[in-house]
Amino acid sequence: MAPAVDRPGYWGPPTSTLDWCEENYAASYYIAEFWNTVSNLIMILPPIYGAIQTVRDGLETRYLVAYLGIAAVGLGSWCFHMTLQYEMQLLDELPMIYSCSVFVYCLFECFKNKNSYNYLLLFILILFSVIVTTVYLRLKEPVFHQVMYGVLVGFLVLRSVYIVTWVYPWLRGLAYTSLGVFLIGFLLWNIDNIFCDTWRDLRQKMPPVLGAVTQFHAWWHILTGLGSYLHILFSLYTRTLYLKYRPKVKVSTCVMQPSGHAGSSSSALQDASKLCL
Ligand SMILES: CCCCCCCC/C=C\CCCCCCCC(=O)N[C@@H](CO)[C@H](O)/C=C/CCCCCCCCCCCCC
Ligand SMILES: [Zn+2]
Repeated sequence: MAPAVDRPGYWGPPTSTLDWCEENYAASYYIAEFWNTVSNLIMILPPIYGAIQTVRDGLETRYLVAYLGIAAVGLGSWCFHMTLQYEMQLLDELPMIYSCSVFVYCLFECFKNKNSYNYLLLFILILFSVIVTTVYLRLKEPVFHQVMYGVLVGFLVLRSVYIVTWVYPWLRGLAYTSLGVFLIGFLLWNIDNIFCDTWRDLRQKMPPVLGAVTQFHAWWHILTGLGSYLHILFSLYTRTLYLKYRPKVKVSTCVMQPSGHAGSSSSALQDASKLCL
């Protein structure tokens, strides 16, 4: 880090446990990290649109919660990067855990009947969120939060790979685009953290607009926002396909006709999904 480029600003010195590579209060006296703040719009506006569409199309409430979850992360992240205050950092990081838990619920419950609830999975995910929140509030260790979030993403990746390998291979493009965009974002997040000194030196020699392109934490926001949005589309698509085309097995008792009577086999053919006991 090169603290010389950080300026004092409206919200006072940072109280957060993390201070990203972007130079503080360089673009505005009121916004600590300008690019890291405005890049959150991608996590706020498209999910709000998605939420409106979900209500309009009468889709399940869990998807509405998923969209609103990303929008909540985006709003929290906006407040955090604007102020660099600890309480705002929690508004950014804790909803990441909660919304990702909602994603996990949606993707693991996509092959269940409409209006069914898996209370055990709900309990496990709520318990996980409560434990992560409690431990994180005590530890204040960002790596703990990152690992816990990574565990949830890992479950999403495994489940997505299962779905596109064994159930709906034609959704591979959407699932892998979502994963790829997310992973490129994660790569840039690491590049921003590891080579921060280099980027800061470079930016001082670059015209401001070009320098903005090297704000890789902002790119992480954009790519993870897009990846999450595509992931909800994938989850929603999987669910819709299942509800529309799931095999309907009708169990009924059939009166077996003695052989020679025409009609018994043709009626069975007319209703191929009927299962005779
Ligand atoms: C197939 C699935 C791919 C898409 C999964 C998308 C899951 C998205 C869930 C919730 C939305 C959260 C959006 C993230 C917003 C980030 C805001 C942010 O930058 N917050 C920071 C503070 O500004 C915070 O401190 C950052 C934490 C970053 C943690 C990065 C950990 C990433 C772990 C990725 C592990 C990949 C595992 C791959 C396994 C094969
Ligand atoms: Zn951020």
